[in-house]
Amino acid sequence: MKEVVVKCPATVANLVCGFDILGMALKEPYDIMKLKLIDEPKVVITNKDDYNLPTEAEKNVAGVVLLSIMEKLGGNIGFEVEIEKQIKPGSGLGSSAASAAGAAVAANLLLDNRFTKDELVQFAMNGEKLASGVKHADNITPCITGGVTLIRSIHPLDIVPLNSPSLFVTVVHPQIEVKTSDARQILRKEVLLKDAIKQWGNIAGLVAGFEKGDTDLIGRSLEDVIIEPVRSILIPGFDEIKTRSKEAGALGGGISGSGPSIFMLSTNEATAKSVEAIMQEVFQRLGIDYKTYVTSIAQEGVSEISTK
Ligand SMILES: Nc1ncnc2c1ncn2[C@@H]1O[C@H](COP(=O)(O)OP(=O)(O)OP(=O)(O)O)[C@@H](O)[C@H]1O
Ligand SMILES: N[C@@H](CCO)C(=O)O
Repeated sequence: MKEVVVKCPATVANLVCGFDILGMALKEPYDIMKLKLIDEPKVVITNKDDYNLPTEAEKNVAGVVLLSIMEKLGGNIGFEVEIEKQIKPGSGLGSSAASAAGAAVAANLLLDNRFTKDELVQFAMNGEKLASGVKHADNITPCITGGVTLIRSIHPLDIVPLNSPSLFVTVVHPQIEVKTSDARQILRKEVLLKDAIKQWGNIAGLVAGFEKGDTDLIGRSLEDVIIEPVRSILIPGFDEIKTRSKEAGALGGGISGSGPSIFMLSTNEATAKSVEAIMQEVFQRLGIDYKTYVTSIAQEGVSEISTK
């Protein structure tokens, strides 16, 4: 096999209370990537969309991931990469992770699956370091494995796949860019013990809720007393959307990744669509362009579309 095309899903990191440790994959939107193995030690990137992302390997997350794989392997191998993005960079929907994870998984397919899932996560985290300044795996891991995942630790890497009940996910992506690196810089570096107690109660509740399939417990645990109060000020309409979505029957939700996208979980499609209507109404009123998705949790991560 010399060429592979893969589909790379969007992801929701943090899942409200689990900053840097929880994430889930979505069925929509997704990027498409084509990778070709070449016998020269270089990475050639072509963009097939209008986002104008850098084509220098060292400045594109896919390139950085592939360079780290080449460094590990040595020898005369390289890659030609085509990236077709649906997931807008700076959306909070794991755009950078889709390229990083997609590059790692596609390269592994071209290299006869010589790396483990954990090794792919390690390679892909180099891409997140470029995009956000920090290695974190809460987008990368669900993007590679699908489903809902807990990253108990990245040093050493300890990934815990969680059960995911069939829930509907409504997402609104206001068309403003919030860079993860900026959204991390505004966070306070210290946390009050009383807030930490609330937060770890919620994280434990959320994990237990997923494992037991207890949707009420999931809803009660979707609360973030540390990150959301700081970041939500960057997102117009956030409080109104959250309050009205819950009144309409959503379990709860919050900022997707570092924002500006907002996600809400619902147990049925009718509620998920009512939530979408609320999101549309709010952003229309605010005069801000937006895109909405009514989707669900993807059980599959980066997946092969075709090989040659
Ligand atoms: N292949 C790529 N895909 C997406 N972004 C890239 C890529 N290569 C470089 N970048 C840069 O990474 C930044 C986008 O990453 P960032 O983490 O800020 O957004 P995101 O991945 O949509 O958000 P989040 O991680 O919160 O879901 C932009 O500055 C963009 O130029
Ligand atoms: N956990 C990361 C996800 C965004 O990439 C953050 O919230 O900064």
